[in-house]
Amino acid sequence: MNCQSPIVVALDYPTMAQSIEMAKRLDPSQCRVKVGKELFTTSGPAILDALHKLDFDVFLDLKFHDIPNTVANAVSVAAAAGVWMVNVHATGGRRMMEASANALQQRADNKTLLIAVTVLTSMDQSDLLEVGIDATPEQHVKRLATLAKSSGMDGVVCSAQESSMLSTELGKDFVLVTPGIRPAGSDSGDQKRIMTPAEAMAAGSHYLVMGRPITQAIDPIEALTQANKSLGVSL
Ligand SMILES: O=C(O)c1cc(=O)[nH]c(=O)n1[C@@H]1O[C@H](COP(=O)(O)O)[C@@H](O)[C@H]1O
Repeated sequence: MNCQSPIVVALDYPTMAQSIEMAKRLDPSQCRVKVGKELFTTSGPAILDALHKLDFDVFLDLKFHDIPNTVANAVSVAAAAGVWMVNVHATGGRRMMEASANALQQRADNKTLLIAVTVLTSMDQSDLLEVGIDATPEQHVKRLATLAKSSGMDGVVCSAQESSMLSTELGKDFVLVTPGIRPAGSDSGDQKRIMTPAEAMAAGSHYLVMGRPITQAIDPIEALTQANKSLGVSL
């Protein structure tokens, strides 16, 4: 599908039926969709087939984090399922990321983007300190993103607050996927490092992950339309 928008709608629902009901209301030229831990745990891989049949590009967000062999095999199975994007945790380290990148390179005509999660957008400096990291989110994101790039990743998940810095440091082709997107005035929920859709694009983000501001809106389609309009996406 030739999608016009950088928005990826997080289908964070407890049942496959609810997610498909929402997907049928969305237009695959106006957004991509993300399948995360909640939806995948309830639906299994059938959800990927169902969303592909509706013509969506699918980001499989299971944030793999394990030994290199296990993650490389999991990433390979995800690519075989035809997903557009899959992610691993950068903190799994260089050997884990290299093994994953190699696994995808060995697939003929691989099209799946391999992305590493840096510092979760729900974390701030005090959260990092509690897990033993004495650095600002920006410093730690830079360190992990640099490692991810040199380990063969296509890009990273970070907050849009780090997009400008990463785009300068690692180049404009290194894909920046940014959750924690909140239109002005919307509830931040558990997200700490947030930006509006327009700010995130101006900062250099390539893709904007949006869940609750769309899925929990009184009118989800109108919420997506407004976000797309704020980005100048032709509707
Ligand atoms: O990898 C992700 O997609 C992700 C990484 C991250 O650092 N922060 C983050 O929020 N996400 C995901 O992005 C989505 C954000 O949802 P909302 O906060 O509802 O917009 C959720 O599905 C999260 O699992």
